[in-house]
Amino acid sequence: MQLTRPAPAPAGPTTGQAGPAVVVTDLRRRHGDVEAVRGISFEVHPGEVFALLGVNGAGKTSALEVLEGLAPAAGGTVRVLGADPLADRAAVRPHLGVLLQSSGLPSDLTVRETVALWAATLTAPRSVEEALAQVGLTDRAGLRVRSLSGGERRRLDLTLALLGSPRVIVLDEPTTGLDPESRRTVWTLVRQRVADGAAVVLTTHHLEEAEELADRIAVMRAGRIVLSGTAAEIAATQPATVRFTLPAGAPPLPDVPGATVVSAAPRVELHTRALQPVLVRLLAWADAHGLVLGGLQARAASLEQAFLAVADGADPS
Ligand SMILES: Nc1ncnc2c1ncn2[C@@H]1O[C@H](COP(=O)(O)OP(=O)(O)OP(=O)(O)O)[C@@H](O)[C@H]1O
Repeated sequence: MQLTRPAPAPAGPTTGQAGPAVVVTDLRRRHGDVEAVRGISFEVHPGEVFALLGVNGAGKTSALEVLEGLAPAAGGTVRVLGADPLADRAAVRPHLGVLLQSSGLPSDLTVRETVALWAATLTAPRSVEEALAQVGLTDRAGLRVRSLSGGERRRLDLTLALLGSPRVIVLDEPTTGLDPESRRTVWTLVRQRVADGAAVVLTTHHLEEAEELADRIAVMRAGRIVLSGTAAEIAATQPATVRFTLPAGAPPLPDVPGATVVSAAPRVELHTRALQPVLVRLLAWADAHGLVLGGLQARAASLEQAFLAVADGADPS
């Protein structure tokens, strides 16, 4: 059998859609003495959304800034479309849409002027009017940026990030401060870009946003990724919960293999990683004794439970 070496990575952004659009390998980032990112790795493919979750200070923005070409890595490598976003910034920039956590837009320009000015810097911008309509800012187009509400400003930021139809989109807390309707507008816009083949990396503190948008999720804690997978895979790291109330005079609960009793009769709570066999055993026992398990609930763990179990606390190492 003949072994072949993989082809060397191209120096500039690759044009094809094969392979990952973003490759982060053992990335480290420092702010002086603070080691904000301590060796994280992940890949994002075209047509995929990857969400970085973590409590305040976990290192999400510090990692994204390296992807955005705004800061050097202290170790490891980041490749966006096969190129280094800092060293090859001029080549990567036209294909990269960035939404920073807080933007610094000139407040004296109108919304339309701002979008038009930004469009003038792009190789193939979308139409200004169409872009404003998509985020519901058409009737605000003549207002100065400083007059916009926080949510309107965020939607303007997103318009600018998506204006050049970028192949890689980095969104740092895209919907913070948005009302539920505006949040859904943002989700729709992101999904459209993903359907067109864009790769998206985002951070969010809204777990339902990660569940709605992300194909894969990584939870960061103290600069490291401590959990990753689909929302369902991450949720499945925690046990399911079974709750019910036993009627007065019921016999003692039987031993249920695979279940831990967290709260005893009469208001019983069990935790289990084998929900179906535990339910079968419980219901058979209740049936045999002619018992009704009052208010019976069986619930798989949520992404939020898994997040809360791992996200907080000090450096896990
Ligand atoms: N310019 C800086 N100088 C010194 N320390 C910094 C700087 N920027 C960030 N840090 C520190 O690096 C760590 C990671 O911060 P970072 O902003 O990346 O976290 P985050 O996960 O994005 O948090 P948040 O959810 O609050 O945005 C924190 O301890 C923070 O205080």
